[in-house]
Amino acid sequence: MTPAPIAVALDAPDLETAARWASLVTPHVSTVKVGLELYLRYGPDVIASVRGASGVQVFLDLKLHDIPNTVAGAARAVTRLKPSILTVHASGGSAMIRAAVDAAGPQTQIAAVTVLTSLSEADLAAIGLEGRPDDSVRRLAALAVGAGAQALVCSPREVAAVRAEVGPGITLITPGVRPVGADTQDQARVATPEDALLDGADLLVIGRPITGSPDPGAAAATIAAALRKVDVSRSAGDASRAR
Ligand SMILES: O=c1ccn([C@@H]2O[C@H](COP(=O)(O)O)[C@@H](O)[C@H]2O)c(=O)[nH]1
Repeated sequence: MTPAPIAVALDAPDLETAARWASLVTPHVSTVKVGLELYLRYGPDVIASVRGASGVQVFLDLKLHDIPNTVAGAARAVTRLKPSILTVHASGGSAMIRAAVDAAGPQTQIAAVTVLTSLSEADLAAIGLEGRPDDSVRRLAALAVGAGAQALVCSPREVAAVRAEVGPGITLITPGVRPVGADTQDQARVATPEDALLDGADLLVIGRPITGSPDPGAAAATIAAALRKVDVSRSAGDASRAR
C-alpha cells in the first residue's frame, strides 16, 4: 500500500523514543520530520537514526532565518544529510530564500514557512501584521516562490488560497492538522486531515495526534486510511468542486 502523504513530527525528548516512533509509523506514512528539539540535542546523527533501514523520507524542519550568507552556509551544512525537505522562514526575505535554494543540493527541497500555524489573527496584529492571516500567508507565499522556493508551509485553512496564488507544481505542506475531536493544543489555525487534503495540501504534518497516542503506529494507520477515502478529484485544484 502506498504510504499516506503525512510527515510525522518526531518531537521527542530523546533519540530512542524518536527512532521507535519512526519505526512504528513508517509503514503507513511517506515522511518523518525532525525539528529543533531533536536536532539541537543530537545533531546530524539523528537523521540516520530516524531514517533507519526503511528509507523513509526525512524532513528537516530547522526554520532557518538569518542573513543570506549565514543561511546559505547552514543549508550547505545540512543538505549533505540528504533531507528531502529543509525549512526556512519566508519572512527572511527573497535574498535569504534564494541563498538557501542555491546552497541546497538537488535532493533537498527548500520549503518556506509563511505564517506559523500557532499564530492567530490577534497574535499577528500584535506583531504588526494587521488583517486576515490569509493575506500575509499569500503575500509571503508569492515572495518565496518568486525567490525559488519549491515548497511552502502554511496552515490548512489557507492552503486553497495559496494554491490559487502559486499554481500547480509547488509542494504545499500543512502543519496544524487535527482529526475531529482532537485537542488543538498550541495550534491556532487548524483543520482536519481530510479537509487539508481536499483543499490541496500535498503533505500533512501531524505530530502529537499520532505520537501522543498509546499506539502511534495504529494512530498513523487510522489517519492514513481516512485519507485514502478522500476523493481528491473534489479537491481545490479541481474546478468542478463546489466551494
Ligand atoms: O507553521 C508551522 C510550522 C511548523 N510546525 C511544526 O509542525 C509540527 C506540528 O506538530 P503537532 O504536534 O501536530 O502540533 C511541530 O513539529 C511544529 O514545529 C508547525 O506546527 N507550524
